[in-house]
Amino acid sequence: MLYSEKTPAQKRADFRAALASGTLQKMPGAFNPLSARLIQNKGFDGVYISGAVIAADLGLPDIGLTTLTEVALRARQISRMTDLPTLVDADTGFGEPMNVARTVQELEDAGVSGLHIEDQINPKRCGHLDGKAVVDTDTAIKRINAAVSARRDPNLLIMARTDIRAVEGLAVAIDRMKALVDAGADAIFPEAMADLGEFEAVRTAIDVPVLANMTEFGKSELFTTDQLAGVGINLVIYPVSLLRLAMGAAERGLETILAEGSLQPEVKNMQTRARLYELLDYSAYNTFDTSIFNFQVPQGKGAS
Ligand SMILES: C[C@](O)(C(=O)O)[C@H](CC(=O)O)C(=O)O
Ligand SMILES: [Mg+2]
Repeated sequence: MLYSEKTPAQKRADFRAALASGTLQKMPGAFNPLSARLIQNKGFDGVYISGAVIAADLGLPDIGLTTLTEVALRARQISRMTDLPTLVDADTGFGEPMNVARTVQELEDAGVSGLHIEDQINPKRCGHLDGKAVVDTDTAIKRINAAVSARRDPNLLIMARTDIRAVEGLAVAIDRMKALVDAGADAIFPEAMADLGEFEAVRTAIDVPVLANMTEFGKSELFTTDQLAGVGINLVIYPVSLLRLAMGAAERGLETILAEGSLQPEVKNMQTRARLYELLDYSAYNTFDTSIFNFQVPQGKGAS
């Protein structure tokens, strides 16, 4: 109840061990702290905190408008509600290398287990859209150097993301990934890979853990966890998926009110009050005050 039972340091050590285990780590994106609890409850390995989701949640497109303060707040709110490791999207690090250093310390203080810094120019855009541009290798390296030397907990995972594949092709992308690993990156996020063979080529060329981004409506096909594990990928994220699912359901619900005059036909698709309370660990709050949890699962109509 209340917050995670594990300290950020424990979760970072867990994350390191999990990435070294050789088992594919499945990390869906939480669109809020409650959905992080659902991800944990369902038995996933970790929680991803997506920049695209934080922006969308604020009603903004993912074009570098969100601030470090907003991202750090959301990262803290989500990380403290789960015992699972969290990986947060730090975009380009919010500026020059010195800004990257401050970003790392803010996110470390927010309790995340890892973060990724990408090599797009500022302002960045979604990695699966056309027309993006990347910085030169020297600037990309400076960002990673700054990130690595800024962390105080050596277990905080610094992941380098490169968006260069969509701009200059796979061979150049692999060269850049090697340079980023040499600069101290603990893991690599190769953005917008065209097919499974490209993931495999990256896996073969790179010595650190590799992430696969299974975002829908993007440039990569949605490979199964078996396919990704089969080519040695260490970590898969479903960054915006839960938000898309929830918003799809919300849209259908709103349309049902307009069409039917009631949400009754949709109640069967809703998370029940009992299930919500279970996720909130509502009954455990009685440890403080035995009068707090007086909820009984309603019989019959069920929706009260
Ligand atoms: C992973 C990502 O950086 C994110 O912010 O979640 C996005 C996801 C998306 O826009 O689909 C990205 O791939 O750039
Ligand atoms: Mg992003």
